[in-house]
Amino acid sequence: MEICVIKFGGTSLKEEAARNRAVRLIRRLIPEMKVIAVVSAMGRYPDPYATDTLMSLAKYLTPQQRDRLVSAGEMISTLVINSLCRQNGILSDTLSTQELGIITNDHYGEAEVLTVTTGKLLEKLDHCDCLIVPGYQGITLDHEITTLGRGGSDYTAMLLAQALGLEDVYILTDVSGIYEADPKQNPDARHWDEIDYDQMLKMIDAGARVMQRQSILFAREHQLRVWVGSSLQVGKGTWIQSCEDSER
Ligand SMILES: Nc1ncnc2c1ncn2[C@@H]1O[C@H](COP(=O)(O)OP(=O)(O)O)[C@@H](O)[C@H]1O
Ligand SMILES: N[C@@H](CC(=O)OP(=O)(O)O)C(=O)O
Repeated sequence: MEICVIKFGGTSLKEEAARNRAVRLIRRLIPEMKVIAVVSAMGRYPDPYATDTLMSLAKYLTPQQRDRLVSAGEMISTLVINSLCRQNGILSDTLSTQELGIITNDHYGEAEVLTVTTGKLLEKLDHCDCLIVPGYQGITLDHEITTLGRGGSDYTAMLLAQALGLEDVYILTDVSGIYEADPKQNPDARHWDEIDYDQMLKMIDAGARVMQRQSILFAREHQLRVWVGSSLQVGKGTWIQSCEDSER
């Protein structure tokens, strides 16, 4: 059966209504495919389990301890969404950070990925329809939790999609894709139906924090097509892909 990787950003999981919408979306996909849902920490500061909230709770930690603390936001999200899926009759399961298969070096806060293995993921996916996994994190060869840089759940989604041999990955956020400027600040900003990886990188360098830079570099290297759209309002989105794909 077809597998798809969908990432839900923190903004898409902030309120209960948003989390319910995410679960309804998963339920609609399930007859057609197995879903791997990569989740970010719920909401933004000062929401209780958001990444910046967790960071603000304890400032005198070693980098290793800080990664252990902030990675918990994604783990809480994973379990909350799993519970909501089960409540809605979806056969779902979760992966822990250790089961995720993302092995990194020990550059805490901005770890570099060494390898991705999908053995445990595929084993669990075999027994469920939707696997909920924590974004933004991996483990070192010594089993210490690391994080992949801010916005790193985008990267998690791409790493898993690539390791599974998929061509596309879906990033769900709170806006309907990529615009020439932040649509929340500029309501008249032009929407892109598609955009080249290099154009996206230029926008990120100019301050557009909609996608993590490292994830776009990875997508470009592996020619992964990235769809960005809203989980709050189904409809238009943006394909981030190579120029050749755009011309097809
Ligand atoms: N050029 C742009 N196009 C679309 N969104 C943008 C752009 N620049 C900034 N943004 C902002 O990026 C936000 C989504 O990114 P982010 O806050 O990281 O969401 P998520 O929690 O889903 O990862 C949008 O709410 C939007 O305000
Ligand atoms: N929660 C992490 C990772 C992430 O990707 O978050 P989001 O998908 O909400 O941007 C962060 O805030 O950096």
